[in-house]
Amino acid sequence: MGCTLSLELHHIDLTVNNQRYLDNINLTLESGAFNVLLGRTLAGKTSLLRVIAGLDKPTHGKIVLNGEDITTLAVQKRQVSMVYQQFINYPHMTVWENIASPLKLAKVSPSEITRRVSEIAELLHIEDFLQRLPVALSGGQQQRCAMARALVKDAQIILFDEPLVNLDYKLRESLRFELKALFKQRNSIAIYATTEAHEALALGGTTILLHQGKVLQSGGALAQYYQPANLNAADLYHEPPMNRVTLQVENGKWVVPFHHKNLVNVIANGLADGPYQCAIRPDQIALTNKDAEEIALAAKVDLAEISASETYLHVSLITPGYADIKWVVHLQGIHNFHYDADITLFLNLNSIYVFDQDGSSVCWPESIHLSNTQQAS
Ligand SMILES: Nc1ncnc2c1ncn2[C@@H]1O[C@H](COP(=O)(O)OP(=O)(O)OP(=O)(O)O)[C@@H](O)[C@H]1O
Repeated sequence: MGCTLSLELHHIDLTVNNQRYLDNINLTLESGAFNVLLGRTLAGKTSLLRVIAGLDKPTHGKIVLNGEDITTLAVQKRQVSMVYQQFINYPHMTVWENIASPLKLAKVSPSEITRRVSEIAELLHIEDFLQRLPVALSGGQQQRCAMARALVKDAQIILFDEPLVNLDYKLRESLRFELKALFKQRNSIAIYATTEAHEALALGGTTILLHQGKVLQSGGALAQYYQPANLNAADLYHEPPMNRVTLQVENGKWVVPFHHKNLVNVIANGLADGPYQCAIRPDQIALTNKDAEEIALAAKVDLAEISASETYLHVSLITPGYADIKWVVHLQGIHNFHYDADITLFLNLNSIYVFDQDGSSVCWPESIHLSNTQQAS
């Protein structure tokens, strides 16, 4: 493998009709691992990929590839390939011709084309279908063909725009695994856009969290999951979102309705007086008391939503002062509850995340210890 490639984005803005779609994006990405762009729909993922590809010009900012400013370089002159969520292949060409087409355009010699098409087809397990038309392939094979065409060029930057979204679960898993392995051996900068946190967690590498055209956080996915920089970053990793409650610190102590606990030594230690947004993951709430340190909250059931072997319990808190706050509890296994049933929620104070009123993280649960390699950035 050659030397590491680097792509730098400096202060990238994209504004169309006075609407800002990308807002001061600053990033440095390198070859050798997957870079994942994680954001909800309309976060600006495709817009950012298009700017990197040269399909759209940024309104402001600079793009530097291996030290060279490519901001105004035409798309045809960029060393970039893109894979879209729709399986885009030329329907009248065989799989072989589809994969070979970018090499023919680049005037690569016929013997080299044969070698490279065979090599990439083998890597993506489509070597037995090379003489078929795309229509005679399954969805997974069609997407492999589109990927092979993007990879065969050996471009320095390869952009994936939610490439597995139209495939079934099993296929997505195996293709994701293959892509990850493939990029360990290639000297290209891969950027993979997705709305799904579990893809970021599975792909590893650097994850860039995008929200309303802004980068919220960039670093390891696991670190972001445990140590989100803010509430929006935390929400990207949680579906349903974290449960929230606003609590007040007065004279260094939490003012809470949880009658039997003084929380000061657990999470209010050192916090300035004022209101905080506290959040707890839906899977960190139990219906049975496991530990004497847990606090109990009275609630009523609004809905028990059963999904495969899990239950999402939608509840309303009925603790005085916090009545009508809606939470979701994620339980393993199938649990049946009647509407309006009285239940008690148990939560461990060590599982609570604290954010300020603007949503920036103030402190993460004390129970979280990350290794040095997974520190959040
Ligand atoms: N050149 C442009 N002209 C008009 N609107 C644009 C342009 N570029 C981006 N947008 C707008 O930017 C917003 C962000 O869209 P974008 O497709 O980048 O989001 P996304 O994160 O990729 O979403 P999805 O996951 O749904 O694909 C959209 O409202 C889109 O219409």
